[in-house]
This record gives sequence, C-alpha cells and structure tokens, in this order.
Amino acid sequence: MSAPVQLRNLLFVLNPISGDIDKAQLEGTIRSYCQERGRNAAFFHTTGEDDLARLQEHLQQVAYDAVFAAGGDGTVSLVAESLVNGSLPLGIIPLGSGNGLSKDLGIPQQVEEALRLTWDFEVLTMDTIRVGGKFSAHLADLGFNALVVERFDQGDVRGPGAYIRIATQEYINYEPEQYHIKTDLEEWEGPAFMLTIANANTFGSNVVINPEGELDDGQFEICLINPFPNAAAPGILYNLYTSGFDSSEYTRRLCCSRATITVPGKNRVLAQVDGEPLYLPTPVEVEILPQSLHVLTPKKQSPDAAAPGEQ
Ligand SMILES: Nc1ncnc2c1ncn2[C@@H]1O[C@H](COP(=O)(O)OP(=O)(O)OP(=O)(O)O)[C@@H](O)[C@H]1O
Repeated sequence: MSAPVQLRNLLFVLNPISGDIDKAQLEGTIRSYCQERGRNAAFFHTTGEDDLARLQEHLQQVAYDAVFAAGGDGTVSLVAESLVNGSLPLGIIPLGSGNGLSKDLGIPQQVEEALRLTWDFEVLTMDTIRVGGKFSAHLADLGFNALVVERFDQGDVRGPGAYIRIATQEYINYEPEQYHIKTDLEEWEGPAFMLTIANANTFGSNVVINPEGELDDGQFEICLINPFPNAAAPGILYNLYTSGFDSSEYTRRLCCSRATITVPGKNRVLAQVDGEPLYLPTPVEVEILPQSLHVLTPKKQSPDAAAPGEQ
C-alpha cells in the first residue's frame, strides 16, 4: 500500500452540521484553493444515514488520489473506515469541537493551513482498531467518559462548557463498573472509573489519556483510571492535562495487540468509539489492525523553497 506522490483528484467529505462555519463558503474556499494549485476538488455531503455505505459505493465508482474528511471526529472516523486496508490516503480538515486525531497527527486546526496537506505532506501508515466489531482510528472507552459522551450527544448544547457541566453532574452519583480484561500478555480484574482503548494519545479536550502511545507500533493501550477518593480528583485531572497519566496510584496502562473485556453480569455495555456513543455486546473483543490506514500529515521540515503550485 503506497500513496501517490502527487495528489490531483481530491474528494472532500463534508459534514453539513459540524463546526460553526458556513459550508457553502467553505466549499468555495476549498475549490479555489485547489484550483490555484492545479488540483480538482469534488464534494461528498454526509446525511447522518448510511453514510459509510454511500461513501464506499462512491469510492468504487470514481477514482481519487486522496479523501479529505472536513468535519469533527465522527466524520474523520467515517472516512477512515471507508479507506481502511486500501491505498488512498486520508486527509483531515478539522471542523468539529474536539478534532482529537487531527491534533495527535499535528494537523493545523485552521482550515487554510490544514488545506496545505493537499500539496505538501508526509504519509503516515497508522494502525486502526476494532472494538466490539466497530472501527476505531483514535480512542474508544467504557465507563464514565462514555456516559458523559452519551448525555452530551443527547443534549442540545455543544462546546467544552456543556461537556464539563454534564461531567460534573454525572460524577456525583457515578458507580464504577467491574471489568475483567484478558490481553495477549496479561490479565487484570477490578473496578474502573474509566477504561480507554487507545490507539492514539489525546482526547479532543486535550486530555492526554495515553502518553507515549504510538499510532503505528502495532499495539494499543488500555488506560485504566481506578476508582479514587474525591480528594484525589484534582491531582488526577492535573496529570491528565500534563501528560502525567502514569504518575498516579489510581491509573494503569496495559499495552497489547488483542484483548477481551468482560463486564460481569452485563451482556451489553455503553461505550464511545471515536466520539460516538453506542452499546457494544459483551465480552468486548478488541484487536489491532496494524498499519491499515494511510494518513496525510504535515511535513516535519517543510522546504522553504517549495511554493504552492510547484508540486
Ligand atoms: N447531514 C447530517 N445531518 C445530521 N447529522 C449528521 C449529518 N451528517 C453527519 N451527521 C452526524 O454527525 C455526527 C458526526 O459529527 P462530527 O463528529 O463530524 O462533528 P461534531 O460532532 O461537531 O464534532 P466532534 O465530534 O469533534 O465534536 C455523526 O453522528 C453523524 O451521524
């Protein structure tokens, strides 16, 4: 699987509802940016219904050199799944409220700067994960955060303020679940406040749940936050925002390439997968798909000489 050196025909998958940006204007910006650099831009609009099947069908009918997700984490995950195990690279134009994977990849958060990936890029071939049969490119979890993501998804208010308000309300009465985890390397059993299955490092909120995790090492991490007394909460939060996940006595990470997660007494469990809440049947089987997705990332050292349009 190798990506073409020059990208000419580009598909932009747009989520009309993500981000607070005018999409007609955005299409115009993308179209003229690409035209000026000799690229062709086509657009695919998500509807919220059958988007994966429709996109896969479209990609079978029309040949592109790369597919860009212009939306939030959900749109990025959708486009990534349509490209997994294929030869086309994924580009990301971050528009959502979190944009976790784009941040982990070092992609600029401004549209005009992210568009530079259409002509100036490196290709990373990263791992992806299957969690209970669902595709995940970034982070999935069971426990407290999954509950907050579900409540957030059901509410009308967006943004970090709404997320923090819901998290504070839910924290007061939250009862941690008991989990049994069997990986290809070890076994763990106990209660957990939160259990994150991490291919990447950082949530869109900038919480670093999996410091040092590599996107292309053929492994994923299960990051556990064990139940903790209220007095320990500020310290744990501080660690999460300062890449200090491993410094707490209440946290632990299991590194593996396969795992079975059982939740005693439950035949399904609430999860969030790449930002989307859903129920997974238990036991939850998790496996890595090594080096299964090409992604466009900014060049580490862009040559000053290469001007737009020269490629
Ligand atoms: N045309 C549409 N109408 C309604 N919902 C849509 C449409 N297109 C996609 N969706 C839904 O949008 C969600 C994905 O949103 P996305 O992640 O792109 O943006 P976001 O929620 O604003 O960002 P973030 O995930 O970063 O918070 C999915 O649940 C998908 O089903």
